[in-house]
Amino acid sequence: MLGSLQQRDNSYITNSESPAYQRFQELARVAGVSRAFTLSVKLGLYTLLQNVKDTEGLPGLSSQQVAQRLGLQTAPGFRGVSDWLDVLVSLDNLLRSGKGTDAVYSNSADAQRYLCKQRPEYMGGHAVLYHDRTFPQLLFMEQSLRTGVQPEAARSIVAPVMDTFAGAAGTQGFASGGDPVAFALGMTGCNKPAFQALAVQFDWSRYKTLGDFGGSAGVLCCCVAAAQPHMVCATHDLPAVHGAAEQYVQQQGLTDRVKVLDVDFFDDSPFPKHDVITMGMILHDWGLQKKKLLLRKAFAGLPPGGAFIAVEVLIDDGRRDNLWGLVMSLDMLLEFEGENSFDYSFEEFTSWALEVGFSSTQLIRLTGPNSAAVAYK
Ligand SMILES: C[S@@+](CC[C@H](N)C(=O)[O-])C[C@H]1O[C@@H](n2cnc3c(N)ncnc32)[C@H](O)[C@@H]1O
Repeated sequence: MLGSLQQRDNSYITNSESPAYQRFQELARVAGVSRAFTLSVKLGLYTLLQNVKDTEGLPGLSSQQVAQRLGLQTAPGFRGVSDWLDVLVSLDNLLRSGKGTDAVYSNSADAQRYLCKQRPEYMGGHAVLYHDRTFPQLLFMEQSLRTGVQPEAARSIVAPVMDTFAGAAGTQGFASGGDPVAFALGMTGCNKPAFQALAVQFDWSRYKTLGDFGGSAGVLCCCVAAAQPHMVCATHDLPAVHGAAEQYVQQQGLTDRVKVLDVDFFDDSPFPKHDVITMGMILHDWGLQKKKLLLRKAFAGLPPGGAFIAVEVLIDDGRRDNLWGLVMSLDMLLEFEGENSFDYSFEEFTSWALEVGFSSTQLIRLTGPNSAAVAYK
């Protein structure tokens, strides 16, 4: 489960060789590792290191230089910044040559590829979202589980997600935790590989038009349009993310086949008609009644034979294997305060889809823990 975090050399463990002992220790400590990583992305460490050279002209910077450039503590004898950088070395995010004050840090190939802003494969927005929104919310897990709602204190440090979606919090001084564009970037980093897989694994040959609802920056539509040249797509979201979507679609060179449309999917108007309607990480945002409402609206917006596709971190039907789906469900409970949001299994999806009138369903495994639940009309 946490294999990538396991020490390569366990010989220092003298009091127990038990795998369970080590696993419990890892589980207790993993938040610190995650925090060190997400902070490194948020502060732009990898972006800083991508082109710089130290005083000797070698690629990389000393810990003192990193501290100066990122506005961290530079007092002589302060070890914190070196410790933080060495955590990132142990995670293979950074390379280090030399030791102590002579150490020089540079990006690993993976960090250079995925964690530098402006790189086409940048996926760090997700880590920033986790740093700014999810971590603070997780502090209140106990209260949320006791009372069923997030305490008032949580709202003072993280903008309510509804404000983020509507764009209101962006003007209230919250950092990226309340900025709809930052949120869209975070979602882009999170789900693009799953959308790319959907774009080739689903049989699009029978269809001509796609509408993605809650499409954020338009990533799903762009993935499908790029892989399926016959498809004409429209990404629908609230007006607050319109600009981010226009920009993304333009960057991908797909403005001729991906339209950006404003919609409130909970208002009284029916969904615009499409052969295929998709929702990426949307149904899990809401409680059961709203999930079913969205399924009903999607059903009404499809022709006979049309398909509705939910891309999610679906929980396995037995609710014991897909750890990330189960954790995501808790994240949603905290994030969508008051909505009773939850992630769900394919079995549950099928029962709701058949209830609203769909005739059959299909499960498509995508990348990592992500799947697509398909319902055919
Ligand atoms: C969890 S994000 C998913 C984004 C994207 N589908 C993805 O998977 O990367 C939820 C999206 O739903 C949008 N959204 C929330 N409420 C909405 C509403 N009432 N109408 C339309 N979009 C909405 C948000 O703006 C946000 O982009």
